Amino acid sequence: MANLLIFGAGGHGKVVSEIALLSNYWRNIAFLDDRDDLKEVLNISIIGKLNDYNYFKQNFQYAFVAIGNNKLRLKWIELLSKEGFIMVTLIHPYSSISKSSNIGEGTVVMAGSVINADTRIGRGCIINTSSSIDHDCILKDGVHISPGVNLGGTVTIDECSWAGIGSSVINNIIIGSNVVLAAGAVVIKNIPDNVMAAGVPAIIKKGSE
Ligand SMILES: CC(=O)SCCNC(=O)CCNC(=O)[C@H](O)C(C)(C)COP(=O)(O)OP(=O)(O)OC[C@H]1O[C@@H](n2cnc3c(N)ncnc32)[C@H](O)[C@@H]1OP(=O)(O)O
Repeated sequence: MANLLIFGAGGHGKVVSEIALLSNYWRNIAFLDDRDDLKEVLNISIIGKLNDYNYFKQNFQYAFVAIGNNKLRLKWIELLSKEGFIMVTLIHPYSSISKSSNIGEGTVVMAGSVINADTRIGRGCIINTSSSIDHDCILKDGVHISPGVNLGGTVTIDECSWAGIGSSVINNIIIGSNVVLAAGAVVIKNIPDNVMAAGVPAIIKKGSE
């Protein structure tokens, strides 16, 4: 048994901690968070600020970054890996994950999610509640798939993009990096980097092609 340090005790951190607890693997779980007004969340202690990680290295070999902002999450994962923490992958037991798929370190897969054959998911991704990622998809590092998102087969999503709640992407689509898909968007054409797309069918609302 080992100890797990979770970086970030907000709403996302809460859900992450409950997934970690379900595995019965961890002897001790604690949070680091920058809020001053909180001492514990769901009976799990907040033992310091994010930048205090050095004090806890000896007791906590394993870490998970539960920060919602995609770029910030990846930055912390990179830093903590360099500092010698082992970044864990957390999988909810009520998710369905193909044996032929691959999931990167520092990624969480939440309850009710389905990941199908030959899909590749990078580091530090969030596969949120009840989302489905079909066969042969590629999700690069730092992607967030919000609750209720459905991706068809062979969809590629580049680094740090965020698919908003309930959005859908038809098969064989390529979505660039740092893209925001608004809640409920239905994507039927490729989307370039650095834009926000919304609507049914989705059109670019911010940024340009
Ligand atoms: C467990 C969890 O909670 S995980 C988190 C789940 N949360 C989400 O998924 C939230 C998703 N967020 C959204 O959809 C938001 O509307 C955002 C992020 C897209 C808003 O982005 P912003 O850049 O702030 O866009 P802004 O609000 O300025 O709107 C820009 C335009 O897009 C439109 N727009 C924004 N969101 C949507 C939407 N979901 N559907 C259709 N149009 C939309 C606006 O009406 C506006 O249109 P207009 O220019 O024609 O007036």
